[in-house]
Amino acid sequence: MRAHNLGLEIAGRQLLHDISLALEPAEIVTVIGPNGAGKTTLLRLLLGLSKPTSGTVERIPGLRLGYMPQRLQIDATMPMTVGRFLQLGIEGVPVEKALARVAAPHLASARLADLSGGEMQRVLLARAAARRPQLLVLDEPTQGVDVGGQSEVYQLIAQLRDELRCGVLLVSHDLHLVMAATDRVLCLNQHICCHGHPEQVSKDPVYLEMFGDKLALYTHHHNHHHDLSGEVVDEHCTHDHAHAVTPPPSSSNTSGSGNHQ
Ligand SMILES: Nc1ncnc2c1ncn2[C@@H]1O[C@H](COP(=O)(O)OP(=O)(O)OP(=O)(O)O)[C@@H](O)[C@H]1O
Repeated sequence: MRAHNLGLEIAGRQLLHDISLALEPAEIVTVIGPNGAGKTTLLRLLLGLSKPTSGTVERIPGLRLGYMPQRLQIDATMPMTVGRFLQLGIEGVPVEKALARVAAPHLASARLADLSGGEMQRVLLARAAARRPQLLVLDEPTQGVDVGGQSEVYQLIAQLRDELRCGVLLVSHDLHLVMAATDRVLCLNQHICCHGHPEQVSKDPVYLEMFGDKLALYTHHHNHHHDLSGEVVDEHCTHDHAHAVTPPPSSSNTSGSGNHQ
């Protein structure tokens, strides 16, 4: 999947602009960014659930997608079981196999409304993986999972990628947690601020500024900054957004200071 100069403006507000990226097969790419940065909005554009006001998304025709939304509202009175939920709208899903994949075989007959946060995330992941997608899109897959369980979820995602040989695009708030299980990181704040291998991004001044690593002393070479709502406020923002096309994982996609978008 590729995106070329995607932009989205709603009611006069530019939610996203100049997003160009390429997702390679069997690659895990993490989108990271503060609240309101446009992460979910970007996933929705890439999935074709909403239309950009500028730019284009290129998808392989017939691409099988698995999507795990950020949250699912469950009515506590709803009597549906996990097994039934996994089969909703997907013909012939082998429930046991789908749950074994996420190390939760015991949940088949549990009531959906009774699941803990961590169990629910596993079930949503099982459902997203059930169609054997070529691209798995996960919006904050560890939401509601305690810190101890979060790295387990990321390990599971890496195992799913290995089993299904699918690409994975996921949204996360915490780079340190996803570090071991991601090939590439895109740091988003309405546009792609920096990108690269997780170790590189974690040292990037833009990333450090965005995530408030107050202990890190650095010289800020960035040529723009964001206001409280995330808007770029420096009119002299001269960087070339066309370079936001992220190269394939094999090439050196360093995003050190001065190279961010
Ligand atoms: N349909 C819409 N109409 C108007 N504004 C919208 C719409 N969808 C999203 N927004 C706004 O766009 C901004 C980005 O929202 P989005 O949900 O993509 O952020 P996010 O990075 O996923 O945030 P979070 O980390 O809090 O989940 C928010 O300020 C949101 O209010």
